[in-house]
Amino acid sequence: MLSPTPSDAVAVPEEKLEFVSSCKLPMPWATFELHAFYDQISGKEHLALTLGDIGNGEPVLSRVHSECLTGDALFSQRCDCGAQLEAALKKIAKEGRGVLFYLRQEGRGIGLLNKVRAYHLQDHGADTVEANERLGFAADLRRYTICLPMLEHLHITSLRLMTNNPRKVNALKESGIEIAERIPLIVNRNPFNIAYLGTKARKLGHLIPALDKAETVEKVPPAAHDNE
Ligand SMILES: Nc1nc2c(ncn2[C@@H]2O[C@H](COP(=O)(O)OP(=O)(O)OP(=O)(O)O)[C@@H](O)[C@H]2O)c(=O)[nH]1
Ligand SMILES: [Zn+2]
Repeated sequence: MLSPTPSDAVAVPEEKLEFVSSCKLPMPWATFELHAFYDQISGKEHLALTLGDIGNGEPVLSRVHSECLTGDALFSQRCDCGAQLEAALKKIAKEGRGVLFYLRQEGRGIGLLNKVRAYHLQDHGADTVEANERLGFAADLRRYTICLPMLEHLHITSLRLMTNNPRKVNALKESGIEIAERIPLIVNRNPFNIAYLGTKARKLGHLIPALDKAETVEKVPPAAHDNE
């Protein structure tokens, strides 16, 4: 298990992940290696997709992606998740080296059914943070320490992380992981998610440049109900 440096005051929760197996996964852009892990605490399965020589000590181009079934698998335009997943995999394939962690913490950790409940509230005017709070959840319940045993298994010590979320960067740093670089991942800005992205920038601190504030009052345009 990677541990924080002695100067870090933050307590890092102990994660219990068991490596299960790995296999080749041919994708449209490259053939990745898929590594499967079982999370003994949550009972979830987490995945790491790797390409190239990632264990040689050089910082690794990486994406820590939280599950979004609606965006990743069902093409939802409410968020930017599916486009970020594809863009990250393409970037890794282009470099020929990198890792994508696919963490099964759907809906920022509240689960798929509660995310649909939150979307229902958003259809009726709440923003993404208010909806979580009305359901009795914090805005973001994710744990990035899940990555620690996977990083150790893969012999990765330093990341070039593709994200717009400074909380993710800080949480990983506080876990003792070196973040050599943050690489912005700005994709799929569309009429259905522009306000949602605005809320992420205003309330969750995401670094999403050049959002027009006037457009970013979160309301799903009526057509989104037909389209999703
Ligand atoms: N509760 C809730 N979860 C959402 C909503 N929209 C997306 N998600 C979940 O949010 C997670 C993705 O987090 P984001 O906040 O979009 O982005 P991030 O991973 O923090 O930051 P990036 O690295 O820049 O993508 C996934 O688990 C999605 O299922 C929403 O409106 N409500
Ligand atoms: Zn999403």
